[in-house]
Amino acid sequence: TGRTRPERLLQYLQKNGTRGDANNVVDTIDRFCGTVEWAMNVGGEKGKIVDKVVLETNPGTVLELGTYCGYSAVRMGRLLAPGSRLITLEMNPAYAKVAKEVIAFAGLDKQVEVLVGSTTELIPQLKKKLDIDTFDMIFLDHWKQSYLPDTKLLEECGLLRKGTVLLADNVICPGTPDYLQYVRSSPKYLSQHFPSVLEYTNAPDGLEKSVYLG
Ligand SMILES: O=C(NCc1cccc(CNc2ccc3[nH]ncc3c2)c1)c1cc(-c2ccc(F)cc2)cc(O)c1O
Ligand SMILES: [Mg+2]
Repeated sequence: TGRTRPERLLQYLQKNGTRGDANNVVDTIDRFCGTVEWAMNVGGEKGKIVDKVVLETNPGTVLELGTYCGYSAVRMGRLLAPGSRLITLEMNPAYAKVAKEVIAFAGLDKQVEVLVGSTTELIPQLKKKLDIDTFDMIFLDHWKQSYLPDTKLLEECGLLRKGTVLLADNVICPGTPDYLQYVRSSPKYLSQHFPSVLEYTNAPDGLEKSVYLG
């Protein structure tokens, strides 16, 4: 009876998943998307690269742009040290509602906070709203044409520090050409490409990791 794909994904999780087990939540969502219906989660292949970057960075504060159903928030949140925080921005209220339930199901509602609104509206408010000065890591996964303007907004709002890691999904498919050109040519970033595949398919995609040099 789930009218939307996110609702069907949540129902599948509630029926087939193990409450409080974040690893099981990741695997259960991947099984839904691999066997029932495709959804735009970062997925298992690119997800392994996200895991590696999170474990190497060991971030105390993470900002995610684009929550969708909360898959990547759970994937990253499950690897954070106690006391670390992940803030995720979602402008679609229906997505945010499902994501909050997925995150709570995984038992991560203390570490992960979903804010409903657009990046342009919320990013300038983050310092005031949260007692966070800068972020250790940013995960970009929202509208692809917003990656570049929002990266510049994050710079302007002083939310990046020397060493902040930006990790961007879908830089090949659907593609973020202007963002790639910027982070690869700007002296303010050190970029590295991780080739992979589009979630639940064998189409080429990739992640771009860019360290802010200040
Ligand atoms: O487009 C994508 N994701 C972004 C997105 C898309 C729709 C709605 C939202 C609503 N959320 C939202 C929006 C704007 C916002 N501003 N501030 C917060 C905020 C939040 C977000 C995407 C597409 C594909 C894909 C599709 C089809 C295909 F064939 C190949 C690949 C694969 C992905 O992994 C993707 O990530
Ligand atoms: Mg994506």
